[in-house]
Amino acid sequence: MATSSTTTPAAAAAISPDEQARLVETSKRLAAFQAVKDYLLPTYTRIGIGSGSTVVYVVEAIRELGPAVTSKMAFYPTGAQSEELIETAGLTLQSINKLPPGQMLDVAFDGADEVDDELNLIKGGGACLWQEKIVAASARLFVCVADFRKLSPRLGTNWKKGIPIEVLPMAAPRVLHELKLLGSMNPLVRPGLPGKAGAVVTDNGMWIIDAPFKPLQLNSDGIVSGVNGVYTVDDLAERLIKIPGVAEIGLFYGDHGLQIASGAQKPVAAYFGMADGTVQVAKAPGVE
Ligand SMILES: O=C[C@H](O)[C@H](O)[C@H](O)COP(=O)(O)O
Repeated sequence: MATSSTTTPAAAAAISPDEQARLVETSKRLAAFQAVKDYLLPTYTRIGIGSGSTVVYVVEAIRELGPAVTSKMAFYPTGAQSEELIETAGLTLQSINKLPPGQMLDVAFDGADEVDDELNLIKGGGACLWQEKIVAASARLFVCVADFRKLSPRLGTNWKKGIPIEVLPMAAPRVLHELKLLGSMNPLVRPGLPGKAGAVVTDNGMWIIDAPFKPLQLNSDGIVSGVNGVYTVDDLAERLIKIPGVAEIGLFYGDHGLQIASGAQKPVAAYFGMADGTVQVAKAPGVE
């Protein structure tokens, strides 16, 4: 992938936790504002809005464009959180099930838990991934917005909690069993927040299993996937999605949404707010 700027997370290493938290928030905001500036054209009318803490800044950046720009736009959420964000910002809420068949969103913005060298993503750290994938795949342009912690050469390097997998609750025990057979190291149903008994329940009434695997390799790494629990992203994704009881997986892989492709899951561009106050942009091959 093509990138600009060269800052690493090391710059953030020697500061207090409070300063680190502030730095991360500043980085997310920088990335969000730059992504909106670059990818939200005033002529666009249908915009996808993802989930998570970074997307909050995307909505802030959009709101700051003012009604002269945004009043002609409709915003398509990926779940309860983004629905509320859109409404609170005074933007027009629409639903992806109202998108006429054969038509697409102009652009969708969303965060990620980890982004690799080929713009494969791990998503679902906040239990949103299924509706996010539908919205991303419905957009001519899918743009990822993140901070420097998410930038990683291979998925599973920084994000150690595992690949989030949305499952039908009654199927969870057998999905856990199949994940172990595939080599996942201690996959677990994600527990609810402290004080809440039972599992996390998604916007779709499902549970999330977090399935740690060894760092995932790129197709171009040339490994034989599946040996000793080491997989390529595409191979593992295709094995996971086939497990009965799995509704959707938090790996966004395969094609980039290059303007005409429908069903693409990978972004055309990923914006990373860096620790030094710059924004690093990684683009899919062929994207200017
Ligand atoms: O489940 C949550 C979504 O996939 C988020 O987009 C992802 O976890 C990134 O969230 P954040 O921007 O809060 O790091």
